[in-house]
Amino acid sequence: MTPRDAGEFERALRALETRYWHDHPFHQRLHRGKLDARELRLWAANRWYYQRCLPQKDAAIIANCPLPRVRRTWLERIAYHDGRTAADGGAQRWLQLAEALGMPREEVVDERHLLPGVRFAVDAYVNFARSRPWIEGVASGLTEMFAPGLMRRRVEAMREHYPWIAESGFGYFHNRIEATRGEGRSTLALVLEHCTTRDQQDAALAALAFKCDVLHAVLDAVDYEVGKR
Ligand SMILES: O=C(O)c1cc(C(=O)O)c2c(n1)C(=O)C(=O)c1cc(C(=O)O)[nH]c1-2
Repeated sequence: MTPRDAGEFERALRALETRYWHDHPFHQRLHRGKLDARELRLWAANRWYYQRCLPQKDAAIIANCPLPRVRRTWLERIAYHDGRTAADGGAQRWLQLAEALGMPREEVVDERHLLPGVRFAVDAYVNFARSRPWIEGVASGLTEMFAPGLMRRRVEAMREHYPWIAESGFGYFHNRIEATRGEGRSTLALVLEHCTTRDQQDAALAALAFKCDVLHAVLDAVDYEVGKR
């Protein structure tokens, strides 16, 4: 089959937003102020596993990519999450959020609250990046095109409904919203540049759909656990 032109391909990628996790029932309850502190802590402790695996996912993309230009820019993502020192970076900011929710960082870091479904879903994301061509790993990260609106809505809703959360807890999202603006654009540009055959475009679309499934599976597991308690 003939490849889609760039505009058509971009529209097909963006159309997958309907499969994104913004309206997952757990997010809906989070945004409506329906969660109690214990449920928010469980969410933060489990999202931690996603946050901490992201640099390994990004390292796998770099390991599979033969292009120095791409590896050089992608390396920034690892530094973003891991920090330039042990005291900064996205992972540390996530731990500050967990602390603002009342979850001691030791309990997050030792993963005692990590649910099996979350582990399986996040591990599947890392394994996808390890085993698939690098550009498919890149395409799976395109959920970031959809993330800024969701994160803004989340911060607003959390400020409104959970006023007990200290402002220091929101640093993660403020920082991430800024970072995602640039990253989302450059990720899309890479995918448009390197997926030029119909098969490559189909694989990129499948990668993005897979990633939406990973995110849903994470929240399904948290939601199920909350419902049991
Ligand atoms: O809070 C969110 O809703 C959300 C979503 C996503 C996403 O869509 O994958 C990411 C993040 N946050 C995030 O903070 C983050 O660092 C991140 C990295 C990636 C990725 O796939 O490389 N996605 C996301």
